[in-house]
Amino acid sequence: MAKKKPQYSLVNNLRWYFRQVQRYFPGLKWDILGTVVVTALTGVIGVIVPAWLVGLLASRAHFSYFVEVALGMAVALAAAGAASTFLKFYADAWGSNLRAKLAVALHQLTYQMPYQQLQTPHVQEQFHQSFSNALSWTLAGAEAIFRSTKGLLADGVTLLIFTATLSAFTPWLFVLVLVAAVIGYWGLQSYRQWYETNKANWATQRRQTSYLGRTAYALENGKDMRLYHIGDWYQSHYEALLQARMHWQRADSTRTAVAELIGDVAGFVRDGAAYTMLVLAAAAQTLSIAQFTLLFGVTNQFVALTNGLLMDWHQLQKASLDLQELRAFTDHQTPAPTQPLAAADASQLAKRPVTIQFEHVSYLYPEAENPTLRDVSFTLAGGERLALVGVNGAGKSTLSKLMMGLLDPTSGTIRINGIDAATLPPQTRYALFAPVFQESTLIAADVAQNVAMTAEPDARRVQAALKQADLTQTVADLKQGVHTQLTRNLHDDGADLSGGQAQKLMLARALHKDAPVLILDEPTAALDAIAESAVYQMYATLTTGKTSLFISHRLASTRFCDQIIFLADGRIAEQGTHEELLNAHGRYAEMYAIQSKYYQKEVKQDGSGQVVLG
Ligand SMILES: Nc1ncnc2c1ncn2[C@@H]1O[C@H](COP(=O)(O)OP(=O)(O)OP(=O)(O)O)[C@@H](O)[C@H]1O
Repeated sequence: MAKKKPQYSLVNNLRWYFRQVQRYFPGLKWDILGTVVVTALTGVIGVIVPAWLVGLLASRAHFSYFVEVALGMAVALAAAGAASTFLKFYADAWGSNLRAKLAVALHQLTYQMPYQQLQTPHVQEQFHQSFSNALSWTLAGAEAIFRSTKGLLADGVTLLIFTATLSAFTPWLFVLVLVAAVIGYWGLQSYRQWYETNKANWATQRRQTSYLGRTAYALENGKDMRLYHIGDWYQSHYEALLQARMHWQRADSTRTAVAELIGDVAGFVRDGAAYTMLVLAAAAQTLSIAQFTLLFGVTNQFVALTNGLLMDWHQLQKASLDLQELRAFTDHQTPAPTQPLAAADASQLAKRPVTIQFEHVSYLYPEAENPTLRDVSFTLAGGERLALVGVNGAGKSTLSKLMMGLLDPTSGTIRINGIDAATLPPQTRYALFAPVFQESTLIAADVAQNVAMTAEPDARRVQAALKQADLTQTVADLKQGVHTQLTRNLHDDGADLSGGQAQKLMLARALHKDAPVLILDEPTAALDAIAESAVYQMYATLTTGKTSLFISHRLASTRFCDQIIFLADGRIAEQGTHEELLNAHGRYAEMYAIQSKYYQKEVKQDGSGQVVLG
């Protein structure tokens, strides 16, 4: 496969990373500087002082002076060691915390970017790869870049000091070490090229394994594990993935080993030649014993530092590769702030009840082949209750998301009180709607906070919303009433709600928001028949003074609405009141007849006492 050119160069990634350091932990750069100084000092002391001591011994210096130098070296090395440990702990902790901060920033970005953009499959894949390659563990890009930069600078500065010594005394040794380093670098570079073309597989496997691992051990799947043998399904997928992962791991290890082996062979030749030459020079007395000791130490350090430098450089380049997706994801444009509304538009928008118009609206999901909605036009007049019905997948939820501004029409216009909704700032638009979605999203907070979605709820308003959603008694029965924590994710004694209770709580949340447009997307799907009937009866009261959209599969419930739209294949197939649609004898009437047949069957008992349908 052709080598893909990285989008962000190493220098660009380093500049970006150190901007993040400056933003979150500016102290980290002093830590890096300290590490560089301490590493260089340790290296220099460790090489120069032994040579000095050997020189003192050879010149028969005074014993007490010899001891002073030796003690001084021991103390200096111990102090440098302690400083190095101290700096390392701080730096590593900061490096990890910075990675965590970047992960939080990544998640915040997902809230800020348009919902529609987040629905795009390639953006979702980029998000997963950003997390997997750059943020998921200590050696992922966003932490590896810091560790390798620190190592590279520390080894680099020390190496410069030794280069001066080595090239002055024995240039041939210097050249030898450099040639070996170039060969080692070539080996590692060939590994990196392979890694770059294959790393996407790695991230995909990691995401899939993590999904299977998480769900296979999720306690809430216990029922399906037992009754549908879902455990076998997990097991077989998990094992297949582990096999694939082992295959990749083996390929990765083999490539790494070959790359390192090339460097090792070059190193072996280098060491053999260097030490032989040094010993021969000492034997021929071209070098004094102190010079021999110094050069021996410098060569050792030089070799170790060159190897370290090479490895750090390799890790740095790899970290830079691992940052590509994160950089690309964070560079997604968050929408430019929209202009504040003109005074005339603001007062128009403030009118109640709110009127909504769809004008020839079509919608094609990003990367989908066919439009989900086609040329949809209707008016939801202020204070009106509109029911949206149709078979599964007809586009009902999509239409409601377009209305709220979560999705933008591919073509056509949505007007709110006559104003083109595309010109409204997102927060202004979201404030107009209080939705109850199909799925409940309880947060790990107390009941009142779940209703008000704020840290300090107004008790009176919370109670009013709970009462309207018929939850007063259920909440009163909880151990600490409205202060009972929900879910056990953060609180060990958190309460669990049933599906229906959770759905009622979502209704209370929407009512508490008190927005001018109420959107109920199958709000009764999880409710029992009595609760469902209560919601229908309450519906008239709940929506008084508001405009509302009601999505339901129970056609009996749509009778309470002023207008019904029957969606089929993304188009408005039928539109009118309940009676008008029944009289039209179309698909709505057909669906209604099928549903009502089951409700209206007469229940009788036969002679044997068995219950039979009439
Ligand atoms: N994020 C998405 N990307 C691509 N297609 C999508 C996406 N979300 C929904 N769709 C498709 O759009 C179509 C309409 O989905 P939608 O959820 O609006 O239907 P619905 O009428 O609300 O269905 P239901 O009655 O089952 O809730 C479906 O074919 C669905 O697969």
